[in-house]
Amino acid sequence: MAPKIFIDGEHGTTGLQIVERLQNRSDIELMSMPPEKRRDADVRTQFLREADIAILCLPDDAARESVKLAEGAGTRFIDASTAHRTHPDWTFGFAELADGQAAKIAAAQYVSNPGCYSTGSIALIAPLVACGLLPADYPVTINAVSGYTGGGKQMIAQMEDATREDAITAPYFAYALTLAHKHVPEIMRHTGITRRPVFTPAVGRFAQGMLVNLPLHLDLMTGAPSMGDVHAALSQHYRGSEIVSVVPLAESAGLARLDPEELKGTDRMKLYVCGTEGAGQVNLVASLDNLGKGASGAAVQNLNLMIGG
Ligand SMILES: NC(=O)C1=CN([C@@H]2O[C@H](COP(=O)(O)OP(=O)(O)OC[C@H]3O[C@@H](n4cnc5c(N)ncnc54)[C@H](OP(=O)(O)O)[C@@H]3O)[C@@H](O)[C@H]2O)C=CC1
Ligand SMILES: CC(=O)N[C@@H](CCC(=O)OP(=O)(O)O)C(=O)O
Repeated sequence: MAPKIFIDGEHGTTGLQIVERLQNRSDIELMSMPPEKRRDADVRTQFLREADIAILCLPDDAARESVKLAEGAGTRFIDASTAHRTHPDWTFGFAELADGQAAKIAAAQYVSNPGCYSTGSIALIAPLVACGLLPADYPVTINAVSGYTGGGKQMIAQMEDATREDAITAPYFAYALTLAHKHVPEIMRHTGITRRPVFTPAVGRFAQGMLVNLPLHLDLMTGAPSMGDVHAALSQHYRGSEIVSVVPLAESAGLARLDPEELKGTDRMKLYVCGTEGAGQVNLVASLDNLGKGASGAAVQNLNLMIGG
């Protein structure tokens, strides 16, 4: 029998994009509730308990509530929110994190989807820590820009409707100025870095896409590697992946700029190794769609692993 899938929050930004990706599939039964019932706890309880897998596309508190509402029913979960990303009982839903991670996701009852910035950050940092090139206490900085859909329905309205009292008119803005962005804990936990990274995110006036920059001083890394060594370590880690690719050094060297919308509408992620060989520095850049590999695409990738599809 086809597994029953319920998307709690199916009418929100992330939920709608998951529905789009799943609606024509015949190997699953997609459950759906009328939009006017989306905040009705009784109806949600019934759907959550009947589903084989529930995908939570809700604010953190509502996601925690959904898990409680299904208690004892055996429902498996994929949570797109921040609520469970550092919870020890939840499997981190980043299949490319390490050998064996995809198998852990496939067998898990509780899977937490990474945040969008975290996906790019962890993709760059984790393999370098694991192979020993990046010391765990390296003073990491991460600078990123996201499309405005990353802020969900509210930010979309603020960016697109100039008549709102809380409209945002800036073409680009920096935020999380207190350096306390909610993705920092999951980045630390799932990369193994021990010094809290300085993370400076920003939003641009484009809907979907993201660049995550990780600038590094090569002489502060173990053995003072070359750019080529860093590229080789990332390429080795992601060999064979159809979703995450490491751009050849020669191709990156010929680029004058990177476009955050490059992978808009896809579920892929590209990693660039930029800089000038011999100059002692490297800038690693992850390019992804915040709603693709950064959210909805990753949720579907995890679902496929969990149903063995
Ligand atoms: N947008 C992105 O790029 C990413 C988002 N995420 C995470 O995914 C989750 C969803 O985000 P996003 O889709 O952007 O958010 P949206 O605000 O676009 O959608 C959230 C949906 O959840 C519904 N909802 C809110 N509170 C409740 C509640 N108490 N009970 C039932 N339904 C509720 C909302 O209904 P209503 O319309 O009534 O408000 C809305 O349909 C969040 O945790 C977010 O942090 C993760 C990665 C990337
Ligand atoms: C542009 C923007 O506002 N982005 C969101 C993060 C989007 C994301 O990854 O979602 P999670 O909330 O699930 O972690 C933010 O910075 O809070």
